[in-house]
Amino acid sequence: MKITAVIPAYNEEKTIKEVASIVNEHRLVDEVIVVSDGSTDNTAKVATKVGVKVIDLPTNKGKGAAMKAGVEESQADIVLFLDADLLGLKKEHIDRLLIPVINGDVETTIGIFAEGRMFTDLAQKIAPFLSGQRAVRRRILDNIPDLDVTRFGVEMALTQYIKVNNISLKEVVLEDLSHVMKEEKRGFVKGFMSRLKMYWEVLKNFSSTRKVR
Ligand SMILES: O=c1ccn([C@@H]2O[C@H](COP(=O)(O)OP(=O)(O)O)[C@@H](O)[C@H]2O)c(=O)[nH]1
Ligand SMILES: O=C(O)[C@@H](COP(=O)(O)O)O[C@H]1O[C@H](CO)[C@@H](O)[C@H](O)[C@H]1O
Repeated sequence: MKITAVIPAYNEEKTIKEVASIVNEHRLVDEVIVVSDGSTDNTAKVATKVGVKVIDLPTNKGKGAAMKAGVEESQADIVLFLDADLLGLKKEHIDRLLIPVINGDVETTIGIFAEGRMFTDLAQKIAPFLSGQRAVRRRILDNIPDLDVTRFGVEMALTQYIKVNNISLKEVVLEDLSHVMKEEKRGFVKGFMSRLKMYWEVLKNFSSTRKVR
C-alpha cells in the first residue's frame, strides 16, 4: 500500500523546510510531493533541498488545483494532505491521521488543532470541516471531478462529497499544532481581505449534490 504526502504551498519559504522534512522522515510515508502553486518566493528551491519531489506550477492556480496536481503525479493508495505553513508538526500527528485509514477503520480522517494557539484552535472548533490536514483513500479523490477549480473551496468540496456519499470519516485531534495565519503572513488589512476572499470561495463550494459519479 503506497502512501504519498501532498503539500500545496504558495509562498511558504519560511515553513516548508520543517514541514517537508518531518513528513519525509516518517516511516509510513513513501513519497512526499510539494506543489509550489506559482510561488514567487523560494518555496520550490527550499523544498527541493529537503530532497522531496517538487512540482513547480508556473502560475498560481489555487489550493484545490495544487492538491490535484500532486495527486495526479502519484500512484498512491492513500494520500496525506498537509498544509505547508504548519507550526509544530510532529510524527505523532502524522500517525494519528494515517493509521485509521491504513488499518481500514475508516476511509478518511481529518485533523483538528487543539491546545495550540488560541485563534487557530478557535477557527477549527468553529469550522473543523475546513481543516487542510487529512488522510484520504485515493479512490475518493479520483471520483471528485472538480477539485482543481475550487481554490479555497477544496476542503468544503471534500467535506460535502464525504458527507453526501456516506464515506466513513474520523476526526483526530492534533495537539499543539497550529499554522501561520493570513494576517501574520501579509499584515492585518491584506490578510483580512484575503480571509474574506477565502470564505467566499468556501461558500461557493457548498453543495448538497456531490454524488458518486
Ligand atoms: O493559492 C493558494 C493558496 C494557498 N495554498 C496553500 O494551501 C495551504 C492552506 O492555505 P492557508 O489556509 O494557509 O491560506 P494562506 O495563508 O496561504 O492564504 C497552504 O499550504 C498554502 O500555501 C496554495 O497552495 N495555493
Ligand atoms: O483556519 C481558517 O480559518 C482558514 C484560514 O487560515 P489562516 O488562519 O488564514 O491561515 O484555514 C482553513 O481553511 C482553509 C479553507 O478551507 C483551508 O485551506 C486551510 O487548510 C484550513 O486551515
